[in-house]
Amino acid sequence: MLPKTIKLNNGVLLPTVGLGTYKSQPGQVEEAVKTAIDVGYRHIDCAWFYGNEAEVGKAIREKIASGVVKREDLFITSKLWNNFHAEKEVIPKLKESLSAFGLDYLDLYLIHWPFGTKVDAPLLPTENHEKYFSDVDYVETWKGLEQGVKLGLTKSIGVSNFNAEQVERVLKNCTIKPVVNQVECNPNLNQKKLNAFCKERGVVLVGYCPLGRSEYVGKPGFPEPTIFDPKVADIGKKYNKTPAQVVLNYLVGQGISVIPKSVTQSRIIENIDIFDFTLSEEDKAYLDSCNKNQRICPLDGFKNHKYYSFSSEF
Ligand SMILES: NC(=O)C1=CN([C@@H]2O[C@H](COP(=O)(O)OP(=O)(O)OC[C@H]3O[C@@H](n4cnc5c(N)ncnc54)[C@H](OP(=O)(O)O)[C@@H]3O)[C@@H](O)[C@H]2O)C=CC1
Ligand SMILES: O=C1CO[C@H](CO)[C@@H](O)[C@@H]1O
Repeated sequence: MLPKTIKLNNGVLLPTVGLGTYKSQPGQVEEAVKTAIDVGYRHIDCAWFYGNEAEVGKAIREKIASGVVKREDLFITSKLWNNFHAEKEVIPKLKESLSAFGLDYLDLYLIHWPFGTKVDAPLLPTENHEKYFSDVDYVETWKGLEQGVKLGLTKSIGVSNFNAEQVERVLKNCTIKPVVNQVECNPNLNQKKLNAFCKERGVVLVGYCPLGRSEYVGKPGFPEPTIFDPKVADIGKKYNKTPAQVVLNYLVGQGISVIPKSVTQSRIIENIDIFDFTLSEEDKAYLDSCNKNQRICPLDGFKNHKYYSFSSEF
């Protein structure tokens, strides 16, 4: 049976399935988070960049106030955006997220991307990217995150969108180890090599876009989400499961935590109901064969940045 929690290198338990919140609109995300908590989610993935931390926090606080959960049973993640990589920016931005949530501490704070931009740059430039680059070293940013742990503002810290070499560099230059590396992960980009590399070093992979960002179906330039592959639907029928459940089970079976986003009640329920079946070796082999190393989030406008992560193999 698949594990419902994964032990991090500091002994903290990470609930394997979390709720993603990117593009969950302020008017919808509150209800989505409440539903998720009601049906058993204990891990919510957020970010300052998503602009909805206040609504997520409101839902969390209501569920705590009404006695459905205790704060200590929840695992709340947020992330530091690229404009704020200078060490002095980290604690103020972490405090800003806490204040938006209305919480005293986070469970996990991540460096969202390894590369930084100038503090006054557009959050996600659409052109002339290079004029906005900053060369702040993510090892400096990491020191700011370590301070966050020391001040009790977050229980754990980690990275996101880091390649193997960048993870190794943080490990060699830290006093507090990263517990996770959150990266894009789905059958089109199964991250087997990065997962093995991180596992050997006690760093857990958290997979984002686990459903291949299904709203991108048919969008030119983006990989076709595997959940629309008729063969995956056939695999699902054997276990009485949906394609999304098959894909999430496949990833969790590799020791990966998954954070599918949904604001739809039935899908929120569906996406956590993945623990009661085991895929056959043949079915896993089919899913392995779907790997194309295609990215939904290459952020290739940053490819000339000194700390761009996706130029190496993994
Ligand atoms: N660290 C990083 O840089 C990044 C982190 N993330 C995090 O990862 C999370 C997940 O990634 P995301 O990009 O949202 O993509 P996902 O792969 O989670 O796909 C989300 C889409 O799938 C739909 N969906 C949800 N459940 C199902 C289902 N069972 N069947 C069919 N469709 C479904 C959702 O629709 P609906 O909501 O309408 O139900 C939504 O359109 C983000 O929300 C964010 O928290 C994402 C990207 C980058
Ligand atoms: O978290 C995120 C959500 O997706 C965006 C791209 O579409 C990413 O840039 C960002 O890191």
